[in-house]
Amino acid sequence: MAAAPSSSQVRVGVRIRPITCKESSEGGKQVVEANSFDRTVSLSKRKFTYDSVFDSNVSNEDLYSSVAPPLLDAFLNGYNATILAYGQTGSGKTYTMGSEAGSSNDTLGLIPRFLDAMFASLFDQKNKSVQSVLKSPSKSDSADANPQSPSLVGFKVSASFLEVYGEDIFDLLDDNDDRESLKLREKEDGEVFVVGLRKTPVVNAAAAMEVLNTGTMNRTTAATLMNHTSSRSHAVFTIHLQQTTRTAEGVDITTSSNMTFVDLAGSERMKKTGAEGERMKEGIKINEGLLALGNVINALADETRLNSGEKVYVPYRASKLTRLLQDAFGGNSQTHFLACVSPSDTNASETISTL
Ligand SMILES: Nc1ncnc2c1ncn2[C@@H]1O[C@H](COP(=O)(O)OP(=O)(O)OP(=O)(O)O)[C@@H](O)[C@H]1O
Repeated sequence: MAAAPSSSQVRVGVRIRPITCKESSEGGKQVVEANSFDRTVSLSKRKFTYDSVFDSNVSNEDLYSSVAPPLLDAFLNGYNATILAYGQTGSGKTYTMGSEAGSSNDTLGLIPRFLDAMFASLFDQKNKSVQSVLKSPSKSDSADANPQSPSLVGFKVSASFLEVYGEDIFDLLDDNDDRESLKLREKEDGEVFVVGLRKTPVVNAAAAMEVLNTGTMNRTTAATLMNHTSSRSHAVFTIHLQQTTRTAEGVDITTSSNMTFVDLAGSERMKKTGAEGERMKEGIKINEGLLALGNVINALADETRLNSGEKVYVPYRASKLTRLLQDAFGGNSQTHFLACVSPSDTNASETISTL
């Protein structure tokens, strides 16, 4: 039985998008009420409380400022961080995460904003350490210039992008039409990895976004070939960072951390979609994966709430998705789980189930 370290932090938030033209034209009325002060969301007679609540007026920029800084900090300090977007099709997951083609500056989502801030911080740190070496070329002088903080002497960034469809894992950076399902393996130290997954080196935010866009296109093409829509799979985009810092004593230390963005499969209930045959089997697999993920998030959130160092059993082994995310959630990691919902009464039953 694996018990998660007590220091992981999980926050759960909800974002309510504006009502769409389609919902209005179908006579949809706004029935979901958000209160960002007491962090509650109400629908009919039910009220739910979260760590963060974002109503339909909250811009992507404001959402980023609220959600991302602690995760970026943790990531740059060598810890893993994860943002997951969950919700029914059309609830705003892509809009929130940010791989929507042609986004304007205002509507840029979490991923491009995160990449910009991350590279800006890394280049800034690197410049500062170069400047301090130029000012005081001898090692002892350089240490004297900044005796406390280690300086960043180098970093490498790469990106990987995969999808989990049922119990299969596919590399979205593999252009072949007949992609093979990849295997999950565990190293001796317990680290879980995907055998053969490509990691593309990226030198700036634009290059990382190019990787995201290539993978998103491959995901759509593969979904069409397999006769389903891309929202039936979970997409996992990971930024891998390796940093070498030099201590005041001149010792180099290398740390690795991963920032993972997960766009989860649509949470549609099969009764509503009228799924049958293959679609029904596919829906059952998706629901099993989401249920397993829900149990893991609940266990980690309990642990965060208990905050007593008490070990809570986290059922990672219940699905491929949760096994895959085990390292992202473990250690001193930071996770923000963001549920996206429609405000309209025409989607009320899906929204209740998401909430
Ligand atoms: N907060 C928001 N503000 C303005 N428009 C939004 C917002 N959230 C979503 N939208 C719009 O709603 C539509 C559906 O959003 P989106 O494509 O992000 O949903 P999704 O959950 O990713 O759907 P799918 O699971 O099918 O990919 C899009 O046209 C998007 O631009």
